[in-house]
Amino acid sequence: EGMIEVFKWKQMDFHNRGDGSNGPVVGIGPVRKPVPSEDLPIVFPGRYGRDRKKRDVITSRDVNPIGISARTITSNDDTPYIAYNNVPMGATHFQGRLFVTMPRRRVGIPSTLNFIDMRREGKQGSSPKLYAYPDFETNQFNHSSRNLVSVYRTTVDDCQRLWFIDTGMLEYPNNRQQIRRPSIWIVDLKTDRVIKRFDIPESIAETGRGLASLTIDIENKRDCSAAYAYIPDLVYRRLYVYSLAQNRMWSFEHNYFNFDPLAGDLDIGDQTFRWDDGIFSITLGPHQNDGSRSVYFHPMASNNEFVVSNRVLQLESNAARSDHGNDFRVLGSRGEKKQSTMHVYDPRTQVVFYDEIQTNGVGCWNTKKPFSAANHGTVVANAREMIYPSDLTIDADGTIWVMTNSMPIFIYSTLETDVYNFRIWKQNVHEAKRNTVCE
Ligand SMILES: O=C1C=C2C[C@@H](C(=O)O)NC2=CC1=O
Repeated sequence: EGMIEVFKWKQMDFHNRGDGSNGPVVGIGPVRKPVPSEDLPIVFPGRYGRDRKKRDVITSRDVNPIGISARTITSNDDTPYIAYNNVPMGATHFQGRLFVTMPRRRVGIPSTLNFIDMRREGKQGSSPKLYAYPDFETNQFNHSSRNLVSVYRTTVDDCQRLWFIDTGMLEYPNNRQQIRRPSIWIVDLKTDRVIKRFDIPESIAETGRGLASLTIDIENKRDCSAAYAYIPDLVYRRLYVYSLAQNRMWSFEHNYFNFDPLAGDLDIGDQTFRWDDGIFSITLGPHQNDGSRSVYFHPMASNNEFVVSNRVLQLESNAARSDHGNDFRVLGSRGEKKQSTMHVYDPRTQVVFYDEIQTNGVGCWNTKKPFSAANHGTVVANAREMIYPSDLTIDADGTIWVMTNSMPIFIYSTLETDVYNFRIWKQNVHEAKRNTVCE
């Protein structure tokens, strides 16, 4: 039971800060230059920027929260590395590389997609520096319209591909700039080559701000082209489906994607605030006899869990329905103060593991038992060291990885730079459920 602390940082640092301050980049040999596929559209910055007339979605977080010190928003945009501004968000492990994302919510972030080389810098309890992925240049949004702008979370599919969404947005406080179309990227982890990039049409998502995660559904590993990506949009409260085979995307709307107004009051890291984040995380159950899978989902500002069949999502014509009948179902409430960012179903234990942001820990539900508050267990709760679990992923070996990043303190107060603000935890799925109701 419990989780094992793997890394901890007071502030994040990079092998290449982009300012030459840390000398020549001691790389692990040149990561192969990604060859973008030919159908990459050229996107001209500014075309989707301020000149668009659409009313922006105004939420509680648009007003600069009281007390935010101006020091974190420097005027000179071209400072490549400002340690304080680097707040990590996502953690995904694959064969000795731990991918860590750094969404660009402030200036001074050298690279938004990174990894830790576990073989060379995996010493437990250390604070390893990050390598840019797939390389430093691809992370320089101001060098080319083909480069990465801002990535929140990543996921690895059954075909050893890394998927993620570039929001295309510089999310600076009170100065959000959509400088590129948001786009879905696929990188082949055997070659580190970008094998696909799909620009999300404006007809689907006006901006990329709410595209903080995605989940990949593959019918069977023998046909890696038959993949669907399910993408929750926490701002516009929609569920997008991208079919790789058809290279098309469609959008579902449903009341269950909305946040619960009675569950928006949060108290995390001594900060009390109100969020209105809608549908946030999607995870897939096992293939059932008819080949279909349950798609579990929840809004972040909510205690409830919902489910829909992947067959419903995979049929584009369903997206246009004004009424979805009983296709989307409510499973119930996990209990009070059980708001969750990311969750993942583990096929080995048939347990769903949740990041829980008010209990500062990880919860669980054994899907073989009825969905009820009583059947939701606690793997760990640690208000001192696990403030704001922002990501939870499970790798091919059945190891759970959790990132905790103190995000509410960064947003509503000021991080202390002499304490450990960011940590990555791990635990084997069987160990994690031991001595809990999820056993
Ligand atoms: O974990 C996340 C939390 C939030 C809050 C909201 C914001 O902009 O403050 N957007 C988020 C995205 C996340 O990934």
